[in-house]
Amino acid sequence: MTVRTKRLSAVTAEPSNNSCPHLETLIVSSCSSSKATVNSGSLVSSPAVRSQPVLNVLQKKHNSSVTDKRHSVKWLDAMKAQSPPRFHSLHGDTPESYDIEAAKYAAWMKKHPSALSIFKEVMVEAKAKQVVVFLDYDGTLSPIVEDPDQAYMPNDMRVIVKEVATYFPTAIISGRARPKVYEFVQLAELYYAGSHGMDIMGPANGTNGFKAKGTQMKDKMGNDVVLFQPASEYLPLMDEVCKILSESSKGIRGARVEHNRFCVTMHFRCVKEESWGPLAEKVESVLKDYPTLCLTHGRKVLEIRPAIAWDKGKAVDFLLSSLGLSDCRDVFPVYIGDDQTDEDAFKVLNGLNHGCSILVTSVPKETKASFSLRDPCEVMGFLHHLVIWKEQDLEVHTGMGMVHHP
Ligand SMILES: O=P(O)(O)OC[C@H]1O[C@H](O[C@H]2O[C@H](CO)[C@@H](O)[C@H](O)[C@H]2O)[C@H](O)[C@@H](O)[C@@H]1O
Repeated sequence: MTVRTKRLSAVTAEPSNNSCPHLETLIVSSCSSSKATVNSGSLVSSPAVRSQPVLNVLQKKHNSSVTDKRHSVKWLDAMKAQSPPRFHSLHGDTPESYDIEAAKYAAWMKKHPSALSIFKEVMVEAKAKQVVVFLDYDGTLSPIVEDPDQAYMPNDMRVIVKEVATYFPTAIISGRARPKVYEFVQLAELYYAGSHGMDIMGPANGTNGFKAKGTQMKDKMGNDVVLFQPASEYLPLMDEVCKILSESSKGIRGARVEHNRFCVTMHFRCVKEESWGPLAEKVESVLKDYPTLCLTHGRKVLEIRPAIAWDKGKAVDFLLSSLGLSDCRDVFPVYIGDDQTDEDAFKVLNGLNHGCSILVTSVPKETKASFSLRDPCEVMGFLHHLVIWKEQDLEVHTGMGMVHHP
């Protein structure tokens, strides 16, 4: 089994699935600033990005209701596409329908084999390379639940992630606000990229010997850390949008707004499907007054975020570079995620010579990931295998060293 090696441009901005249809010009001009930031590869805010007049640009109004309607329909489609029916309910609950869905999943698995069942083949490429582990949070380390505040990570997952971090530089890359992810994970030895990579913090001196470049500071607990926030100027704007969105969605039962610091998330998991369209329209109508922001989508969420060319893929690139690990011949990044926003990271991994991109899903999905895992339970299994693999590797090397080089 060979790990996918397809070359893609990791740094130059390719249009993402999560595009902002009415903001192309702004995105293109933001791209060059972000590109410079990525190349600098250090955990300090880029003056190029900071100097963008993001808050003062023309607040563009849209007069065309036809365009607005088309956008809302587009987002309604996205909402439906991101919410595949449960496995058993696709064609009813009969044994035949179950067989049909099982066959579809089996066919999909041929293209995206289980990273757990072919672990050894996957890791052949990692031999003698520095493995770096990137983990999404919701749906990857914690099961999806209705209440976002209750998305706890099981303790045995925490134990295994901690072990992983003792052997490999490890980062959590989440759409959540960074402090919130930290509250759930509670491991100081990891790097955390919150708000889809727009808020990166990590230990100044990694436990496994890696040091992220950048300006050091102290976190709330007094630890030495490094920080990178490419969209820091957007904070007041995000606060404003969060308030407006909370107000405008009050009439839609089940809708819930979460302030994720550099993004604002509109949850519709508890909204009846007939209200998804009106909700998408409300989000769109708030967004149209903020031309420096854009809309993306995830698992039963719509998200408003700064329209800068920065995403989870850029965060991966940035962290690798900042840790001095961007020479892809010696590095084997592993990225595990379950959501649409993780596709940007899969794309970056596919652009490297070696790497392992894994989508967590129990239903067939269009993805750029090479491999799959069914659920957080399997993620835990995979991480466990990774630890054992490293321990065996260390053991073999010590043993062989003694035999062949006395
Ligand atoms: O990048 P992630 O760490 O996967 O964060 C993406 C979003 O995750 C959370 O929402 C998702 O999980 C919730 C709890 O299980 C679930 O209720 C929701 O439907 C999922 O989309 C988080 O609450 C969002 O803010 C993140 O953007």
